Amino acid sequence: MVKTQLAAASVVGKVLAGASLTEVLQDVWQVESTLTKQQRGAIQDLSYGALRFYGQLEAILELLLKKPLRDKGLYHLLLVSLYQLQYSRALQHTVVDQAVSASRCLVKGSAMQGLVNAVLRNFIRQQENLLKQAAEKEVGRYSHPQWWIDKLRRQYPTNFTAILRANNKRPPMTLRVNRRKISVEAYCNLLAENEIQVEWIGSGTLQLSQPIRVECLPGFAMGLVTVQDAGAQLAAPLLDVHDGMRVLDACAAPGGKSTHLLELANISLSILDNDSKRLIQVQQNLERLGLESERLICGDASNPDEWWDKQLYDRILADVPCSASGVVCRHPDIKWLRRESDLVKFAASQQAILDALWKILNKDGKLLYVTCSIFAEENTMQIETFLKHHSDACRLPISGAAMVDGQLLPDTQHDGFFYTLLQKT
Ligand SMILES: C[S@@+](CC[C@H](N)C(=O)[O-])C[C@H]1O[C@@H](n2cnc3c(N)ncnc32)[C@H](O)[C@@H]1O
Repeated sequence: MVKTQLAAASVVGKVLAGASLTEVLQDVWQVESTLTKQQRGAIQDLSYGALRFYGQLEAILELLLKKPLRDKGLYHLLLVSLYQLQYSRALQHTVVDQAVSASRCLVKGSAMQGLVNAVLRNFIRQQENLLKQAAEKEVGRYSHPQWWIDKLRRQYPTNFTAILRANNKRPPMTLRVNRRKISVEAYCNLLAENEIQVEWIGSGTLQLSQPIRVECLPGFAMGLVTVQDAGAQLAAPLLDVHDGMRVLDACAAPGGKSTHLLELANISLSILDNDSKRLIQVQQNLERLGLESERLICGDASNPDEWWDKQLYDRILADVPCSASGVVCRHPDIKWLRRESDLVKFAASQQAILDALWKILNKDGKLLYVTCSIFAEENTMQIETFLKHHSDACRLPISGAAMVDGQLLPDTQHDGFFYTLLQKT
C-alpha cells in the first residue's frame, strides 16, 4: 500500500499544480511499467477519489493542521490517506501505519512521521465532528470550487445540489452495441454467458452493474461493442442520417460519435479534428469496429478554407471543445483545473466553429451542436446568439430524452450534455 499511496499522492500533487489527471496517469503507467494490475487499479482509485472529494478533504485537513504544512508531498499524502479512511474499505490502522511508512520516503526525521500519525489518528477519533465542520463551508460540503457552485445555483436554482452530488458519484460503465455486427439480444446473451451483469437502458445501450476492463468484454477486440456514455449515445440518432448522405463530424476525436454515425447508416463521412494524435485513436476505433470513413482530416473546424473540398454537407455534427462541466464524475480533475474565465474562451471558439460550419451546410441540411457542458454560456446563450445572427437557421425540436431545452443534466445513468439541432432554411 505504501507504493500506491505515494504514487497517488504524487498524481494528486501534479493535478493540483495544473496537469490533466488522464495524462498524469498515462505517464505513471509508462514510467512505472512493473506495476501490477492491482497496483494500477489502486493508484487510479485513490487519485480519482482524493480529487473527487478534494474540497472536503482539504477542509478537514485545515481543521486538523495547527499551521499550514509546508511540505507539499506530505500534504498530498495526507489527502490520499484521509480519502482512504473516509471512503475505502481498507482497515483504518493499516492506512495510518502505511501512511507513516510512506512519509519516511518523503521527509527525513521523526517529527513529520509523528505529525502524519497524529493527524490521521485525530481524524479517526473526531471523524463525525470534523465532517460536520468541514460541511459548514460550501466548498467542503460539495467538493467543487465556489465559483462553480455559485454559477450552478444561479443557472439551476432548484436542482443545483442534485447536480453537484451527481458529479461526485462514480460514473457507470455503459456500452453501445454495434448492431452492424450483433443484435442487442445476442450480445446480452454473450454477457450472461460470461457472468457479466447488465441492464438494457435504451435502444443499443447497456449499462454494466460493475465497471470492468474492456479486454474482459466479450468481442470487444472484434468490434461488437464500444464503451460510450448513455448521454453521448443520443448524438448520432439525433442527427437523422440516411444512406447516401454527405456528413461531416467536425470535432471528431476519439471517434465515439463518428463510429456511431457509421453504424447507423451507409453515409459518406468526413472526420475532422485539429489534433493529429487523437485522430490516430479515431483510426484505431474505425478499424476495431470494421467501419470506414470517406476522409480523415487534421484541420481547424473554424477555418474550412484549409481543408474543405467545396461540396456542401447534408449533415454536420459539431461536438465542440468545451469546459466539460457535464463529465465531472468521469474527470474529477476538471472542476479544480477550470477557471471561470475559461468559459469566455470556450464560448468564443465555439462561436467561431459554429459560424464557419454553417456556411458549408446544404440548404435543408441539419447541424447538431453538442457540448458536454452544463453551463449556459456554452449552451443556450451560445445558440440564442447564433439564431440572432443567422436568419436562415431554425431550431428543431428534440424529443425522447430527459432534456430541458436541449440540456441533459448529469445523473446516475449518464453524463451532462447539451444538444441543439439546427436546420438551414
Ligand atoms: C468533445 S471532443 C469530441 C469528442 C468526439 N466527438 C467523440 O464523440 O468521441 C472535442 C474535440 O474537438 C477537437 N477540437 C478542438 N478544437 C478544434 C478545432 N478548432 N477544430 C477541430 N477540432 C477541434 C479536440 O481535439 C477534441 O478531440
